[in-house]
Amino acid sequence: MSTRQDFEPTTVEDWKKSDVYHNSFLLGDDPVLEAAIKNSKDQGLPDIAVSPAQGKLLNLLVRTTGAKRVLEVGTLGGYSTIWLARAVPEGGHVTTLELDPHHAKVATENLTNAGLADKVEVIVGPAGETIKKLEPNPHYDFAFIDADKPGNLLYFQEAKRLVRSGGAIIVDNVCRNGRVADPEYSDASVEGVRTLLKGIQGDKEVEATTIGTVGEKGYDGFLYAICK
Ligand SMILES: C[S@@+](CC[C@H](N)C(=O)[O-])C[C@H]1O[C@@H](n2cnc3c(N)ncnc32)[C@H](O)[C@@H]1O
Ligand SMILES: [Mg+2]
Repeated sequence: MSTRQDFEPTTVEDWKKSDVYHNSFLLGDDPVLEAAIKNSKDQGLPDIAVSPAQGKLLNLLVRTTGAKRVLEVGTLGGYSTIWLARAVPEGGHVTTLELDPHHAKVATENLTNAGLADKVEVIVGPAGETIKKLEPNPHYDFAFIDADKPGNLLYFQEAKRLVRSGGAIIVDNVCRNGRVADPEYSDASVEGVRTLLKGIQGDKEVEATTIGTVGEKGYDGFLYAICK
């Protein structure tokens, strides 16, 4: 056994091994989620879902906050949706918004296979429009924003309208390999995160922080906000 002290994981492969190691103790086999990943891949969806460890963190946060009604922006194949829907209690509900009808179809298949179709409504269309049609009564308790990044601030502002006081809003992919903090770098997704951060700065209706994450999906981060 190596006792080297100078090991510094530097590649996503190193961090993938780290995730696999931790997951081997804490997550276990999950044929339903594995089937969702396979079905999504087989039907041509991109590999951009949250990682298993991140999905479980979302699940634990929903349970910790006692959330019954959850909003998701950006469904893809429903991988994160399954983690969220598993966390809501009997009578709870997840509303998830997705632009692409093919993604929504695959997500519906995966949710049905997971036995969760009754708990989840997949709404197809541009979230900038569909989110505005959602009503805050009954309120949502928890929102997870993970769609197109230029829409981040709009989705966040709408989520604030829908989520109750004391509820939580999480935004995925807010570090983007550190590029968000690199003044030399710009693209539409990075600018979407910067606009979100500027929008939250000085917003007295929320308290928020960013937690950087590293794992099999690389270097990124979650923004976690509580609605006052
Ligand atoms: C990163 S993926 C979501 C991953 C999913 N939350 C998971 O972790 O399993 C982003 C999704 O947002 C969708 N999307 C992109 N632009 C959108 C928009 N304007 N409105 C709604 N969904 C959008 C994409 O089609 C894609 O399915
Ligand atoms: Mg994401």
